[in-house]
This record gives sequence, C-alpha cells and structure tokens, in this order.
Amino acid sequence: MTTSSNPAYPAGTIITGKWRKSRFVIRRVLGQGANGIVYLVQKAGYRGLYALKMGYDTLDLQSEINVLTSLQSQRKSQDLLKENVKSPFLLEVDDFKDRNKDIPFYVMRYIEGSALHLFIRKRGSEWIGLTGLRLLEKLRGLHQMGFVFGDLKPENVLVSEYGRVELIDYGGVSTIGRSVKQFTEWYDRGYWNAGSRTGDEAYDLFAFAILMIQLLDEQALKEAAKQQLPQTRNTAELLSLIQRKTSLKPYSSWLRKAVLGEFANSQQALMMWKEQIYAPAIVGKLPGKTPRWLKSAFAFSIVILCFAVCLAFFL
Ligand SMILES: Nc1ncnc2c1ncn2[C@@H]1O[C@H](COP(=O)(O)OP(=O)(O)OP(=O)(O)O)[C@@H](O)[C@H]1O
Repeated sequence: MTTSSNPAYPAGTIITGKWRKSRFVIRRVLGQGANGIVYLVQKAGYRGLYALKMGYDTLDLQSEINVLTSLQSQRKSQDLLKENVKSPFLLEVDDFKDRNKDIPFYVMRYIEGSALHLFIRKRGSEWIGLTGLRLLEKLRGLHQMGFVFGDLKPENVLVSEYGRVELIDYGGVSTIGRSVKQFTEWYDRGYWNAGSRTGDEAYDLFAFAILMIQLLDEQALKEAAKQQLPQTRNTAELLSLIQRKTSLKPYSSWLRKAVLGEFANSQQALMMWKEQIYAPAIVGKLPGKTPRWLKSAFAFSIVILCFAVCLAFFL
C-alpha cells in the first residue's frame, strides 16, 4: 500500500547511493508502514535479492540500523560466516539523492515468507507449536543481546514455507530497561494495565502470549478487549478466557505465566514451550492434526530403519 503523499518508485528505478555509489534496481514494493517504504531490489550486476527500506525520518531509520548492526556482528561472532555472506542482516546504509532532497535508506536481507497469522490461517493451528518455538528462539536471541523487540505483532513475523521464522521491522526495538518505543494496542502490556512500558523480557513474552491467543481464538480476544473500559481493563478477562476456551487449554499454563509476567526470562519461557507445547505437538498429543511434513519425515525414517536392519541381516 502506498499513499499519494509517499508515492513509491516504480519497478526498474535505479537507486544509487550518494556516498557508496552502489546501485540497486527496484523490482517491486514489498510493503509500506509508518516509518518507510520497503522495496524488493537487486544489486546491479549481482543476482541476489534484498529488501531496501527508505525512511521518512533519519533518526527512526538510524535506530533500526543500530539494531541490525548489532545482529550482524553477533552473527559473525557465532561463526555463521557462510550464511552471513549470503544473507547479511544489513548490507548497506546510504542516502538517495532525489531532486533536491536526500532520502535515507538501508539494504537488508530479503525474507521470503508470509506473515504469521496468514501462514497459520493457511496451514493450520498444528503449526503453532513449531512456529511459536522458532519465534521464542528469536526473541531470546535479542534479549541475550540486551534488546527488547517491542512491537511484536503477526505482521512483523514472517514464516517461510518450511516454518522458518524471521522478525522484521526493528523500528520498535529498544535497549532493556528503556521505554518501549513503538507498540500496537492489543499486544501492549500497558494497554491491558498489566505492567509498565519499560522494556524487559516479560514485555515481549506478554505480547507473544496475546499473539498466540489471537492465532488460536481471535474472536475471544476481540471480545475480551472490547468488554472493559481503558481505565478498568485488566488481565482478569484474559486469564478467564485462557482457562475457559477449549482451543487455549493445551497452552493455558504457559499463557498464564506469560500474562502474569511470571517467567524469570525468555530462556525459561522457551524451555517450557519446548517441553509442554512443542514436544506434545510432535507426537500428536495436542489438538489438531500432526503436520504432514512430520508424518512424512516419520515414515521416511521408518523406511531407512527397515532398510538398515535388512542390510545388517543379509551382510
Ligand atoms: N526484510 C524484509 N523482507 C521482506 N519483506 C519485508 C522486509 N522488511 C519489510 N518487509 C515488508 O514491508 C512491510 C513494511 O515494512 P516495515 O514493517 O519495516 O515498515 P514500517 O514502516 O516500520 O511499518 P510499521 O508501520 O508496521 O512500523 C512489512 O510489513 C513487510 O511486508
């Protein structure tokens, strides 16, 4: 979506960096938000695709760039250089001179996937265990680096065909202990009068819990949000629907702890999710079908096992 005040550049436009002189060819618009327009681009002379974000405000963009720079150096230190070369968190930062004004932009890796809610709508709630686990791993990674994601919502989580999860839009990221910079009502702890807007690990875990409730029973969440006045809104209604709703029952112990801010940290939350939600989902103990890929992987491993046994017998 583009607006007339911020018209998008058409496909084929070449964006040349004012300082570094790199050239990027616009393929199409990937999306537009409050902070800028994101384009799918190809670096001139290269095959790889990237996402290029043009910001409206240099300062807003700069804080996103700072986070991406930290992620980039963290990844380097984790010895993931191979993948790093292919898909850097941050490729380039520059300005684009358009007529009389300079427009700041940065180039990041392109993430191919659909927003979490659309992925779950299409593939089914049996994918919640796996995608939730992957998302919690991403959040824990950020927390371990001293950051809080802040604006966690389904639109900011992209899921690939195979359930790989990536966070996008680092505009809401803040340092632990500082005020959360950007948030969206439903997912915000302050909106439910459930705690402050100071960024801590529990802030993201609260938003994660709301996101899961939304994926499992959006109607119930809507009603809970609507029932109370802003000044009287509290977590009682949330806790009650976590207990009442059949669809939420398998997740209730985890959700309750996250809503009440009872997890010591996101590592603990991740471990509990793994043991109580992800593992039972794998063996089909959670409601819903076991994902088809898991059944195929299981069938494949049985075939391999039989083959190995036969081979051992005949040799
Ligand atoms: N790295 C990426 N790879 C693929 N698509 C992306 C990427 N980054 C952003 N997008 C797309 O562009 C859209 C807008 O990007 P982004 O959320 O960063 O903008 P924003 O102005 O910060 O938005 P908001 O108003 O939600 O804060 C996203 O919803 C997504 O569809």
